[in-house]
Amino acid sequence: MNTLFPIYVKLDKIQVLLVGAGPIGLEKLQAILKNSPEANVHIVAEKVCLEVEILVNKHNRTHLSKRSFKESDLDKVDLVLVASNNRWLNAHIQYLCRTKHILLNVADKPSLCDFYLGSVVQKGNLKIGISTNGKSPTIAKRLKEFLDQLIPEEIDETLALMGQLRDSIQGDFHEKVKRLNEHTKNILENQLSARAKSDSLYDS
Ligand SMILES: C[C@@]1(CC(=O)O)C2=NC(=C\c3[nH]c(c(CCC(=O)O)c3CC(=O)O)Cc3[nH]c(c(CC(=O)O)c3CCC(=O)O)/C=C3\N/C(=C\2)[C@@H](CCC(=O)O)[C@]3(C)CC(=O)O)/[C@H]1CCC(=O)O
Ligand SMILES: NC(=O)c1ccc[n+]([C@@H]2O[C@H](COP(=O)([O-])OP(=O)(O)OC[C@H]3O[C@@H](n4cnc5c(N)ncnc54)[C@H](O)[C@@H]3O)[C@@H](O)[C@H]2O)c1
Repeated sequence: MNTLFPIYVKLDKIQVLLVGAGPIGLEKLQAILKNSPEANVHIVAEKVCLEVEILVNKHNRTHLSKRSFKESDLDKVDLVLVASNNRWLNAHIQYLCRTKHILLNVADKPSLCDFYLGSVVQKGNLKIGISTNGKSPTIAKRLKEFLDQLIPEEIDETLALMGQLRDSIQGDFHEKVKRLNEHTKNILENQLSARAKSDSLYDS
């Protein structure tokens, strides 16, 4: 059983610290900014790869300190990601975060993590996070690719229309929920079968 609790966090409202800016630090920064371009991210690293510098220059709410980590980097920080090659540093930051009640992810080190990053399927407003409970990130990636192919792009239009419909329905909450449920009963089946039809036309 996977007992992890999934949440979707507003990174523009909190402060993130990323320690390490090698290839794995870059992957974490890309994951953050792809989902949340307005995220507030402070990156601290002794050595910084060029791609990280480029990303930082493109996002005005990210900034970079090219130096060693120090304890005060955790001041006013809500969430920490570590992508360092230094076991002592990883353990030290874990100790500090635990003491300060700050949530921590150490890339590829499940035993040091309070939370894991998920694999993410995104279609406009729809976002699906996938976790394999740390058993197989590769399967998470494959599932992401599968769902990305399966779910039609039109789902975003549907979400926009449903948003309008939701605002326009009068009545009490239970009545609203009932009408929204009736309206959406067959919506995915319809979109998937329309998609299957157009795929088979395309194939033949
Ligand atoms: C989802 C994703 C998000 C992200 O990182 O952005 C992610 N890993 C991704 C890819 C990936 N990572 C690794 C491979 C190589 C093949 C393989 O090992 O399978 C691939 C596949 C590839 O790159 O093709 C190596 C690896 N990863 C971990 C370990 C340590 C261990 O398992 O003990 C090792 C071995 C390191 C070593 O050998 O030294 C651990 C974690 N990786 C997690 C997340 C967390 C669990 C998520 C879950 O529950 O599924 C967790 C626990 C902690 C964390 O890092 O948050 C991202 C999907 C990318 C996408 O969506 O395209
Ligand atoms: N590269 C991979 O393919 C890969 C795959 C799986 C796991 N990992 C693991 O992920 C971690 C990071 O990998 P990487 O390839 O990005 O490593 P890397 O050596 O390229 O980068 C490490 C980063 O940590 C920074 N750092 C180290 N000590 C620091 C300190 N005291 N203060 C501030 N910054 C400090 C370095 O300056 C650098 O920016 C390693 O533990 C590695 O074993 C890497």
